[in-house]
Amino acid sequence: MGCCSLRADEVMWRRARSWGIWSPVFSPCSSRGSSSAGIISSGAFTYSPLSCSCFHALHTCEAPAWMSTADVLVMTPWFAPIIWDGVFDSAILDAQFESTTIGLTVFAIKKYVVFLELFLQTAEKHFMVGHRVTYYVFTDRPANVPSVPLAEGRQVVVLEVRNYARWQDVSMHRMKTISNFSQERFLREVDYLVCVDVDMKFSDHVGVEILSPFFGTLHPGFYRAARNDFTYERRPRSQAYIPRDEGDFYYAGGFFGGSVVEVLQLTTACHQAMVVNQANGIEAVWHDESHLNRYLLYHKPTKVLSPEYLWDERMLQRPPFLRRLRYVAVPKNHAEIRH
Ligand SMILES: CC(=O)N[C@H]1[C@@H](OP(=O)(O)OP(=O)(O)OC[C@H]2O[C@@H](n3ccc(=O)[nH]c3=O)[C@H](O)[C@@H]2O)O[C@H](CO)[C@H](O)[C@@H]1O
Ligand SMILES: [Mn+2]
Repeated sequence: MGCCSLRADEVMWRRARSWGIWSPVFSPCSSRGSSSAGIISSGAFTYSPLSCSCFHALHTCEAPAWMSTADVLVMTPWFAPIIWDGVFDSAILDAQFESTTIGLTVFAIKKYVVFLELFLQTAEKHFMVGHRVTYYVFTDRPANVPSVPLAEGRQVVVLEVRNYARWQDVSMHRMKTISNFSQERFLREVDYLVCVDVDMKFSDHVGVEILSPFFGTLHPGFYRAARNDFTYERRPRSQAYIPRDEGDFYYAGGFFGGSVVEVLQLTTACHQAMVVNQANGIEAVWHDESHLNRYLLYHKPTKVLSPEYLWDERMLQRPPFLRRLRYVAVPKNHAEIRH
């Protein structure tokens, strides 16, 4: 790798030793064509490890021992922070968000109620500890919602909703339900909404560092992938369509959020797009996740969560730079649980 002129499409991020935090630097080194070797590649933007020899004057070459092979992207090209372990100080943030109330929406329809107990128990251990939290549990089986001991300032609100025969419809209708309830009560009751899958458990700290007007999470299966390999909806007649030459990241359907107003706009737009698709007899390849990805492309998030916040230990090998696994998939038998 030789030194060359600075390229705006090759942004590198290094730990600035003197500040003890992650800072962005532009790399004067080119490593074109290595998008899949980089820690994160996002289409036009390629991020990859760089040669230290180019950086002796900046004192930023030395990667911490835990990042022996590579660095990670800590800011998007539109200057939204990407949240990894080490980029935030919980003590400062906890004080800033002291009077904040957070709503956590989760759907447990039909057999998925079995996930609720572990979900709630682990959320009590790791999710927004010390803050005011309302769990909004949407279910068609209210009698099956387990009673889990809650810390002070936290409550479970059970909201009865209808089910659908197909799991895809259950998943997609979450957008409509969150939109409706945002208008009806979330706007009045909480400051932020965090919207997640239920077939998961919290296994490490998930705190106010995730809060921002509008945030999405890098899908753990695609954070290293080239844009062309993202599983966006590729059919132009679908409302979730993303052309091949567009796209920043591939975001996961199972973890997004923001202020109630932003989540209301997102969920309303995604639901409307799904209604149009249905009228046209087309269903996006990854359902609500496809629509979420399109929305996030044209409404850039103000914060992006790293795959620390959404991981699947059975599907993926954990890379060394992933120091914490904060919210992880609970193994499930798809055929059994969805029918
Ligand atoms: C971790 C992650 O990014 N997951 C996304 C992924 O699917 P997954 O394979 O993780 O989908 P899934 O089976 O978890 O279904 C999504 C969610 O819908 C709810 N549910 C589903 C079926 C049911 O019978 N009862 C029920 O309550 C439940 O909250 C579940 O977590 O892609 C889906 C669309 O294809 C959604 O975008 C998911 O958010
Ligand atoms: Mn899931």
